[in-house]
Amino acid sequence: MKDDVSVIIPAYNEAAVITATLNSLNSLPHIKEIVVVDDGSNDGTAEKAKAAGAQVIVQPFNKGKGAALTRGLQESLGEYICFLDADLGESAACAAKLYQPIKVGNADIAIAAFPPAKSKGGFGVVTNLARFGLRSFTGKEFQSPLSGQRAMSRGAAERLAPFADGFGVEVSFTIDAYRAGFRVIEIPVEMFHRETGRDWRGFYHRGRQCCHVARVFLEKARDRGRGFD
Ligand SMILES: O=c1ccn([C@@H]2O[C@H](COP(=O)(O)OP(=O)(O)O[C@H]3O[C@H](CO)[C@@H](O)[C@H](O)[C@H]3O)[C@@H](O)[C@H]2O)c(=O)[nH]1
Ligand SMILES: O=C(O)[C@H](O)COP(=O)(O)O
Repeated sequence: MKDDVSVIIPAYNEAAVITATLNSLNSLPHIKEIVVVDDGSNDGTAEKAKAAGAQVIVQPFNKGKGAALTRGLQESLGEYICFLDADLGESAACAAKLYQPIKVGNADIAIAAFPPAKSKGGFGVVTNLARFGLRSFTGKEFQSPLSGQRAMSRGAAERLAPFADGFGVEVSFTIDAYRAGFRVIEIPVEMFHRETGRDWRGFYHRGRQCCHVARVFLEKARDRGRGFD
């Protein structure tokens, strides 16, 4: 099989972990390029990503995750696309389990289902909101409704782009994928990411996520009401 997978990694102030994430991708087969989209970081993320051998694109200012993924897709060349977060560290090495089934045609979109979190981060509010909304729009129960680790063909990605703003990107993408008739599967993988804690930073982060996810559901419900579904 050809080296035709573009890995796209949005990264905002991820200097502490980006090197480990990129190093763990080096041994994987079929990767054509790794595109890190530095979303206006001020901690040297871009320099670390370059030093680890990635192609780095720098957003002029912090535009949010959805915009970073749209930019990464525009700048990438591979026939297959794999979105990964910057904070996976060594567990990024599981990414092949996501793109292999797409390359052999077993599904159109593969989403990583994570094991239960190791530490208690949030209270599950955003995850449950996302799960509930996706169930009502797609009829399907998602184990990891917010998971940004996703593989697909370039054709599928381009059909679903440009992506929703900020942290609304995953739920919007999943609903649009169902509406477009793509075969979406969740694949259990041993991936782990940084858990946000129960400090003010964690509550601020989850508050923003909650607003972004809720906004997507309201917009999609409005579309449905207007018969665009
Ligand atoms: O303004 C931003 C904020 C974050 N990121 C990147 O987006 C990814 C996910 O952000 P993170 O802060 O790790 O969010 P989490 O809450 O830990 O992530 C969960 O929830 C997000 C959606 O709310 C999903 O995008 C993630 O895949 C999922 O793991 C990381 O690579 C970030 O560097 C950006 O590119 N721009
Ligand atoms: O880490 C996450 O997946 C998000 O911050 C969601 O947090 P919550 O579902 O615990 O509110």
